[in-house]
Amino acid sequence: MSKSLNIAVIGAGAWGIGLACTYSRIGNVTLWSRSEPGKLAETGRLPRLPEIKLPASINVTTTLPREADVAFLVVPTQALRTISTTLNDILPASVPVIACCKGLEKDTALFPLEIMEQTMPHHPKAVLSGPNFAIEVAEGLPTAATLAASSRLFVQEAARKLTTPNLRLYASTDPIGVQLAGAAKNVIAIGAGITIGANLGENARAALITRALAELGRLVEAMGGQSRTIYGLAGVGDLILTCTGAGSRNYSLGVALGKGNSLSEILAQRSTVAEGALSAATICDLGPRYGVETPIMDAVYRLLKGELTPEQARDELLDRPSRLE
Ligand SMILES: NC(=O)C1=CN([C@@H]2O[C@H](COP(=O)(O)OP(=O)(O)OC[C@H]3O[C@@H](n4cnc5c(N)ncnc54)[C@H](O)[C@@H]3O)[C@@H](O)[C@H]2O)C=CC1
Ligand SMILES: O=C(CO)COP(=O)(O)O
Repeated sequence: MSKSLNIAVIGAGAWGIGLACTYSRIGNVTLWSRSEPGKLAETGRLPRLPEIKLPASINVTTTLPREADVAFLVVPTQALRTISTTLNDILPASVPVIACCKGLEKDTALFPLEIMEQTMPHHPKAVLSGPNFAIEVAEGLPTAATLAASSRLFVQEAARKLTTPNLRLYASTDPIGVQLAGAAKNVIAIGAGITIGANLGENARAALITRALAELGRLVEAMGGQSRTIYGLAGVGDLILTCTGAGSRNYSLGVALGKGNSLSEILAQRSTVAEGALSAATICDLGPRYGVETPIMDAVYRLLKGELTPEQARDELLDRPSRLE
């Protein structure tokens, strides 16, 4: 691919920085930051990923771009509607837009692509999801992810063009499965963290991950997605990473909850997003709506609300009726 590809990355959080770094290897990157980029000129670093010295070729700006060959939207899910509405007014409709957040909008229960169907109706669009810690992508370590859109032709071409030397993209035509997996794995990772924080053991964590995967597969099918998506990068891949990786904010939030801290105490000490804490209520509404039992995600949500202790959740889950695996 020629280096003349102009790539806009909207959002200078950890994941925006990670994507900007990898895309600077195949294109000219403009990275939009909502606030003035701090001491960037002196240090070459941005506050959300201070370990990373930004390649000098990346243009960091607080002005939203008016043109690009592709734009990655990398803000938290709850901020996507506002920013994509603004972008729709200034970015030509021919520019493909890629949603990079993982979660559901709280008020509407919509996935990122569904939000953008409303706010950027005429742009070609896809969603990016997978086992992708921002810092590793920024460091150039090998990574793979799924790019999903309903149009096979579009997504295959986009995955080919947007693969970088360290970020290999696989195309999928199941945006529902990919987005549900991306949203749910954050909640499940909180549950995995709780089992470790509360000293329930590694057996318990492995059982939780595996049974949550089954829960997720049933929900994906009920929602019109493909259960095999759950066994791909956006599903089991991201679950493995976030349920075991200490670098996960959702997992570490779970560990702190398991140790007995309340959600409000934990959130008061953090400035970055843990999407699972924001999406849990909305995800747990999906089960009853689609007629699928989601006992593990429900237990995590009740723990987040302070309605259950880890021990009570353990007892409830172990006490469920016996069934075929
Ligand atoms: N950090 C990671 O390793 C990965 C994160 N993600 C997903 O990417 C999304 C963003 O995560 P991070 O970049 O890690 O979060 P972050 O907390 O590091 O940064 C979020 C960025 O969005 C900006 N922002 C927040 N509210 C905004 C608003 N109302 N309008 C405009 N900008 C706003 C913030 O200023 C900040 O720059 C999340 O959905 C997360 O699940 C996905 C893959 C990897
Ligand atoms: O989505 C991620 C890795 O794929 C990042 O996980 P956390 O948001 O839990 O840090």
